[in-house]
Amino acid sequence: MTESKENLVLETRGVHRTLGEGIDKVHVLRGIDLRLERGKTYSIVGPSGCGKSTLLYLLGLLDRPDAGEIWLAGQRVDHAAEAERTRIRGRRIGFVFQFHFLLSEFSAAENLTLPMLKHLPIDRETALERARELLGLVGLGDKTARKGNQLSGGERQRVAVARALANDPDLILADEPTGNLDYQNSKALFDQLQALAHELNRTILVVTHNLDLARACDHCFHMRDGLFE
Ligand SMILES: Nc1ncnc2c1ncn2[C@@H]1O[C@H](COP(=O)(O)OP(=O)(O)OP(=O)(O)O)[C@@H](O)[C@H]1O
Repeated sequence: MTESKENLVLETRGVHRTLGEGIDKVHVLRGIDLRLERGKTYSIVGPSGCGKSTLLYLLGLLDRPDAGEIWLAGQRVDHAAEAERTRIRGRRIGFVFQFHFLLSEFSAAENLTLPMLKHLPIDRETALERARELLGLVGLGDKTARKGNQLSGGERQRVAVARALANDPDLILADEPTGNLDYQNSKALFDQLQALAHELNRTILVVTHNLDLARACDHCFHMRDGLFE
């Protein structure tokens, strides 16, 4: 893969992570080197238990490595103070999980404006306008006022994708984003993620067991026993 330093959004160097105590102790990640470029889509596949979610947690600044370095957009983030990590997480990383975690008592648009108002210097009107625009991008322009429980599973996942884009993050991390959807909805959601990454020049890293979807990314990493093959 050709890459330049300016295009590098995320880099890890020799990342290790051990979890558990005593006889349950597992050396989960054994020296992960990863380089992700702006505007590209990446997937990680590998057998259950090989360390995919553990890595995603570290990259999402929800956990810290025992050794190694993590750099996001040129800034070393694994060593940063917790308050700074929270700020970076809210501002520069978007998450899409298997279960959408939308706030069902709020409308689709409000589910997007809440993180914007928390992390961006933006007023309510502008946030709402941006929310409607993003929901339009994922094909939900006519359902912005619907509450979470008035949307289908596929629609909720699309709101989750729009929400992940809300703060214009450098990196979007997705853990089995299509895991609870049927084939048609999975494919549609995945195609949308791909198109958005390319159109908006955003980087997406997806962990999935769906090999068809994984192979559709610009690059697919194969993980085994805490290392890339
Ligand atoms: N808190 C913990 N304490 C001890 N071991 C843990 C802990 N969390 C995870 N593990 C172990 O770490 C290993 C990696 O787990 P991880 O969830 O990263 O795997 P995964 O590749 O995402 O698996 P899956 O595809 O099933 O989601 C597994 O062997 C798991 O049992």
